[in-house]
Amino acid sequence: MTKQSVVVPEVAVPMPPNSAPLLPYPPPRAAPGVAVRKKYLQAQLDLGAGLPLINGWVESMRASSPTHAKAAAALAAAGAVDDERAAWMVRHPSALSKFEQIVAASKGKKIVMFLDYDGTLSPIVDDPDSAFMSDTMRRAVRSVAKHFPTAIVSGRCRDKVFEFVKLAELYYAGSHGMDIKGPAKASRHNKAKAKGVLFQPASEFLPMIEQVHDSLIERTKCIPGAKVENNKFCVSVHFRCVDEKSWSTLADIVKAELKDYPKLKLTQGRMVFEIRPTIKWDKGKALEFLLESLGFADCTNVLPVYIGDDRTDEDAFKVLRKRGQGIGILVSKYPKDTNASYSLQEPAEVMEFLLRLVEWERLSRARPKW
Ligand SMILES: O=P(O)(O)OC[C@H]1O[C@H](O[C@H]2O[C@H](CO)[C@@H](O)[C@H](O)[C@H]2O)[C@H](O)[C@@H](O)[C@@H]1O
Repeated sequence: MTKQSVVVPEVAVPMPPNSAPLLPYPPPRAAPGVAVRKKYLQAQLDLGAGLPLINGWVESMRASSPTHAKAAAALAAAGAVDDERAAWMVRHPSALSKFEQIVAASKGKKIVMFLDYDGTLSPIVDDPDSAFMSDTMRRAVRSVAKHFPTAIVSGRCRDKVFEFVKLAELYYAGSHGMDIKGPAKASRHNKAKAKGVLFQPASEFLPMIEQVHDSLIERTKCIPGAKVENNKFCVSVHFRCVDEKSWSTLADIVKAELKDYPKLKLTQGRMVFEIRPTIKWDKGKALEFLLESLGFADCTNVLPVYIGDDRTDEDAFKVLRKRGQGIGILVSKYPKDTNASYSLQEPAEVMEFLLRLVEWERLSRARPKW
């Protein structure tokens, strides 16, 4: 495979050793700084920072005592965050400002679009059951799917994400890619082979996941605000609405539950613990599987574009880097180590990017080919 189709911004992006967020550690402490520290902690957890932070940072926040000097340090750290962000934007420029560069890379290639759901197509909200997508976003995704094969790749249960998106012409990969299904409705991209696709590499884990889900519902009842979500091949335990004093207790409950299940592993997303089978399957593998199903297995004339906001999306960004092919776009307002090349700040920018892509494709079709 040629490496020519890899798309990176003009400035080389170093491969990060891991996906730890970049906000300063430890967070600033103290009086006026308490709000700042709280914001950092929230941002870190929202970015899906690792489990040790839950135990370490919560304790350090509690231990902080207000002093004048510490408040000054907090404000200085806030300035450092701005510098950090500017430097990060150079390495991961906005996909909107580099739009021409991105579409130039697609010359002679078929764009295949991969979209994460929460935090990418819908804004993050407190109640996971109310993470609705706007009608305007739905129209944008529908238009994109008219021009390019399009897949939704989500940590959610496939049926649930379909209920939100409601577009039958798309591919859906639910449960972090462990539940893949082709479009229910024909479109000009659906080859018969791809349309019939259904792949569930973790089916043997279904009973185990059910058990863990039921047990965690019981065990977390004592923690107000905790929410356990059954995502079919994985379980999410949300702590967004849990008082921070109880975060460690909740983490301990989840870890204790997993002691009985060595074939399950624990990862962390945006204010959520994710329990998943230990199989080597993730959003990156799902992306490769879908490209293959679409007939682009070893092709150089394809340009996968993946847009996502969460740590689990990093698996897909990594695959694009490894293939030397495609465009990874991270949705984030904060600097964060990522394998994506470009960034967008929030779902509203994702929509703008999708609409621009549709318009560009429409115009390039209309353009005479001499
Ligand atoms: O892969 P995704 O589509 O991004 O799904 C990842 C998780 O998204 C949902 O949780 C997140 O969004 C919620 C609604 O905005 C928010 O309340 C929560 O704090 C976020 O973590 C979903 O509920 C999870 O099951 C998914 O695993």
